[in-house]
Amino acid sequence: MSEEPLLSVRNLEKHFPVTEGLLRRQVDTVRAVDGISFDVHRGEAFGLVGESGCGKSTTALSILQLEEPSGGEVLFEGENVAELGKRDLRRYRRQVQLVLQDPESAFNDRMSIAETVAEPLRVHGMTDSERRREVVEDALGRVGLGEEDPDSFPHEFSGGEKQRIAIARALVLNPDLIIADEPVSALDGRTKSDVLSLLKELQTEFDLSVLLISHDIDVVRQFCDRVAVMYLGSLVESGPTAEVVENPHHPYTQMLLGSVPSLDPTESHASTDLLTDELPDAADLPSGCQFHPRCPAIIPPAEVDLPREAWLGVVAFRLSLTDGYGDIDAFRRSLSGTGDLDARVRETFDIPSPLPDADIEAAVTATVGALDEGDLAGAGDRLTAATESVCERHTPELQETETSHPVACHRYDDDEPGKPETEIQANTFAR
Ligand SMILES: Nc1ncnc2c1ncn2[C@@H]1O[C@H](COP(=O)(O)OP(=O)(O)OP(=O)(O)O)[C@@H](O)[C@H]1O
Repeated sequence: MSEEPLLSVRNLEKHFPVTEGLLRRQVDTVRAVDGISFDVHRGEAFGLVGESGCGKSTTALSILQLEEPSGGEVLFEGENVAELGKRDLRRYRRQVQLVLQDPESAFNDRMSIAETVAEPLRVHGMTDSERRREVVEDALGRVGLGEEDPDSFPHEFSGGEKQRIAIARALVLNPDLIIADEPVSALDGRTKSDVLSLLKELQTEFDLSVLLISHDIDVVRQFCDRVAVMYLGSLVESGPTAEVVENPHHPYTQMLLGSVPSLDPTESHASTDLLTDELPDAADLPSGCQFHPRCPAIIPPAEVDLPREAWLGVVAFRLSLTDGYGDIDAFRRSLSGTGDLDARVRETFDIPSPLPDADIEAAVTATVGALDEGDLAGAGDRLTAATESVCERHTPELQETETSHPVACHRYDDDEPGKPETEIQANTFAR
């Protein structure tokens, strides 16, 4: 691996305005990419993984300058791509090719596959049609379609074959970097692994770098040397893929791994014991660690003395008050069980009665009292005062620890005052 990265993404930001009304007044901002940094080296396969909506595609488009970044820099071979003149930008767009999940978006039904694959050559100035044909036939052969008639049309091909055609099209310009955005997520089982193996072969043969974007950590695990895990516009963990996958630190990474179905059908699927499955609104991101409203490892204040399950029950109760319901009736309707309000709250959120920590017990009782009086906001505030976590107050930085790859989680923050005395199990999810 060479010293200078081929691609260097530095504090990249892309924010979209949310507008309203005829005058398109800006009412909010979606921080789709919110200050991420990573390098891709020559010949390396680098993975960007995260749930749908976390900003992966916007990152790809911003790298290619197809979206104008709101902040930060993209350096390619050491050059800031935002400062490239027209001609250098064309060269850059030859060197970096995009392969998308849906290859058909790049195809025109009226163009044969030879024309489809040749198009970038034509656009980039190869005027000799015979030469173009040679390059196209060579590229189709390399992606395993050498036997096919180059004059047939894309609709005559299967999904996997179309993705091969898209890869051939990306290859003809002899790129240094391929950005593959969900290249196999529309494909099933066998075809998926065939296309991944093909990409791997081509990567090795041409010493290509690949930035592979996927929601599926298993795809990244198979393909990438290094990985960065993205959540709501930020990176939460990064490192060599084997290390991150074997020893995931961030509860979000653990969740992604937990959601990979086991290859052994006799093993039960891992549970992902999240506080909630809901992804927050991208225009209204949580404070502190953005994963905290879902995180089963959320850190209690040092003075809270509760067993883990009871602590999580209290947190889930509070978050449901502050984030979940517009009015008290909606909150009441959401509760399960029978009996008075206190009993229903405790049953719904699995909060023992009484809690072993007298202060938290008093806070829960007072909160239920406020709810009984119809004061939803006051109830939320009361419980927040007693249970607010460091994870809500401070945004953790992505930083290397003495013993591990970089992770943005307060549980790995040595001088964090809110860090509990007892070590919380690093791997929260069963795998
Ligand atoms: N042009 C746009 N205007 C406003 N918001 C946008 C725009 N493009 C993306 N977003 C928002 O930015 C966030 C990140 O979207 P993005 O498509 O980058 O995520 P992703 O991780 O690639 O997900 P997916 O795989 O579903 O595309 C989402 O909340 C999305 O709604």
